[in-house]
Amino acid sequence: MTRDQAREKVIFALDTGEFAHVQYWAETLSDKVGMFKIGKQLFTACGPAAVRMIQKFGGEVFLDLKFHDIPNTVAMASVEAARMGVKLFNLHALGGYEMMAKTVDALDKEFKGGDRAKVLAVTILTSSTEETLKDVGIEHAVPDMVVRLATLARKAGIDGVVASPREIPLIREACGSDFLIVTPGVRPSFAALNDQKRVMTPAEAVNAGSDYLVIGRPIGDAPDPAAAAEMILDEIVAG
Ligand SMILES: O=c1ccn([C@@H]2O[C@H](COP(=O)(O)O)[C@@H](O)[C@H]2O)c(=O)[nH]1
Repeated sequence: MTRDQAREKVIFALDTGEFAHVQYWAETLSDKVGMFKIGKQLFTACGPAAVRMIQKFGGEVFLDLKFHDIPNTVAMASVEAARMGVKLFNLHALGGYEMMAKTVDALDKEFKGGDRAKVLAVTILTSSTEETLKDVGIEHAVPDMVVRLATLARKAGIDGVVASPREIPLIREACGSDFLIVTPGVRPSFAALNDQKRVMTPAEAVNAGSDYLVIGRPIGDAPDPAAAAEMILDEIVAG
């Protein structure tokens, strides 16, 4: 894999509450990552202005708000997300089939089959384990739940999933090669696990078939973030 191909796969999780940081990260990492992820912290603090700031620097955005509500609310919020011109956004597969299918239907009506944001379904969070699931009354193994939710999302017309890289082979087998798999829970050899539980290294995730790797703190908390991003690209290219 070339360095450019590796760069295209890396999504930086821009987890900050400060609008001033957005421009800093866009300038520092634009030539080192392929996309910027705006999640709950930054969107709650700064709203669509954060999306526009990344776009002003020519960056693509993954809007990670993980919608989970009644079908109509999620479908309407999804249309608003897609209108911002983001490349990816997501909802929770645990919201169910009707919520996902209604969202796809609303997007198709709004964009009339034209180019639009890809919608992803979050399966089981990469910070979760079997114990986390048991605590909320789910008695299934994590990989079984991930495949079950990915299959449901595919049936509803969703474009792909968010999952741990560990589950890629099972998702590919169930959902095929044209289904996007976006993987947080990626930890390069030099980084701490933090609250992530189901992890792989960047090279392992790419070799397993991840379309995009989401990486936040290993870059953002590093003493030299640009150098950390370069080390991650080295690891992928060598991998
Ligand atoms: O299952 C999931 C879904 C989303 N995330 C998000 O990805 C990043 C990961 O950041 P790190 O600092 O690399 O751990 C973060 O914004 C999460 O909200 C996830 O980790 N797992």
